[in-house]
Amino acid sequence: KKHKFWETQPVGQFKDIGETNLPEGPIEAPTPLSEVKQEPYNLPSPYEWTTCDMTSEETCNEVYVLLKNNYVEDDENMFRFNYSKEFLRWALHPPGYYPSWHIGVRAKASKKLVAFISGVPARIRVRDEVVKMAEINFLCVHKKLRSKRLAPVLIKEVTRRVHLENIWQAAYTAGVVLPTPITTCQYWHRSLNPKKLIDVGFSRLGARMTMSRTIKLYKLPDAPATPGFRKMELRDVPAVTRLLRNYLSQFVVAPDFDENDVEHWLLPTEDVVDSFLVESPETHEITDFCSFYTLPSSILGNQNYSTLKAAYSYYNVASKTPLLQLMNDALIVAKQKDFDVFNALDVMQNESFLKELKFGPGDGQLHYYLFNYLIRQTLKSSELGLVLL
Ligand SMILES: CCCCCCCCCCCCCC(=O)CSCCNC(=O)CCNC(=O)[C@H](O)C(C)(C)COP(=O)(O)OP(=O)(O)OC[C@H]1O[C@@H](n2cnc3c(N)ncnc32)[C@H](O)[C@@H]1OP(=O)(O)O
Ligand SMILES: CCOC(=O)c1cnc2ccc(OC)cc2c1SCCC#N
Repeated sequence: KKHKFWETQPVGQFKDIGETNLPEGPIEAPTPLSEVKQEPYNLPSPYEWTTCDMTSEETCNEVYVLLKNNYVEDDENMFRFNYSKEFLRWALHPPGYYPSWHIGVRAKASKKLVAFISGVPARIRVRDEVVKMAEINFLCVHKKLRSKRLAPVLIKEVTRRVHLENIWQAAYTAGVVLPTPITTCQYWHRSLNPKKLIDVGFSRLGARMTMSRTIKLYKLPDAPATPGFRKMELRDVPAVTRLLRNYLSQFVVAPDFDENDVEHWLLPTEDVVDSFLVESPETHEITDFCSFYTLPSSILGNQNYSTLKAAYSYYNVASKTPLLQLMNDALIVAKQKDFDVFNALDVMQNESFLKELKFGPGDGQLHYYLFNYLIRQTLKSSELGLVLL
């Protein structure tokens, strides 16, 4: 078997691709809580489970350092994600979160944190079914402990703890192909600081292009163009929730956000998430919304730079303003905030602005997965209305 672990799990299996008469929905029925394994899975003897209290500065820092040194790198090992501590606290503490789903592994002798996996609860709509799910993220095994089959143990343990809360489905993404993606997305990148991206070796000077000509090509105005474009505030939560729920209803898979979710995920949080809206100067109606999150990366092996400041497109709704203009305003404020690059996936309606706003396609793909929920046919990325951090 190619996937010795994943072929044992309730996920779509490669051998079933094309089987269109399989029923869509849960693969396995819930088990009675009394039948869920009460004790944690066994770890190799030098290691022990720990629950990471992210409200503790010390523990949050341990998770931050583990991820900073051992989390995802691009294929050319040019970058490694460097999620900040405030970002991790934001990502792991949505409404209704379970502390027990923030799972670490320590070496018994040194007490060093050597692995981590997390889950947060989310209501995800699949077509017209709203399903309570766990969003799984930040799976990380220290570089020195790779290829020891620790990941399957971490995955089984988070599954067990999610089951104990009577939740039977999950959503997750990965850069690697596993059984079986519900869709595969493409990353796109819009240079905001082309000189830095060329200096680090990510971008190259175009043929017959000078550096000054390249800087000019990516230049943006100093201020947003849309009248009424402003930062989102707490008082905007009800209107933004209405706008976003209506917009997301068109996608096959999307979060079922309520006002509490919108307040957590979309209210501006410095150095974590920025969100803006358009309030009509005449009617004061809120007609459009855009947002992006802050995810820096360590630049590996470069003398002159250590950190890439990257903005990632989050949720955007254009109901009156053209999406192209709204996203150009997002680029303008991201440049004002000194981001080096603005990244976006080709999900939702993003394809409609990517090329025109000078995004270039990345060479990385992002695969989306559901656990214990079968989707009859692979979705187009434009049918996906879910952005995972
Ligand atoms: C109802 C609730 C359900 C909740 C749970 C839902 C499911 C949640 C699933 C998790 C979602 C996470 C989402 C997320 O966090 C976002 S994706 C980011 C994952 N993290 C990284 O890439 C960080 C750097 N890499 C590492 O730390 C290690 O390489 C990891 C830990 C990735 C694998 O450690 P390792 O030392 O390199 O490998 P072994 O321990 O020897 O294990 C090998 C087995 O692990 C399978 N593998 C490899 N990468 C994977 C990945 N990214 N997802 C799932 N499975 C992955 C692999 O296919 C093989 O299984 P197979 O033999 O069957 O092929
Ligand atoms: C300049 C464009 O590339 C990135 O922003 C970037 C930054 N850090 C990463 C760390 C790990 C990594 O592993 C896949 C990729 C990157 C990428 S490209 C894919 C993310 C996007 N957009």
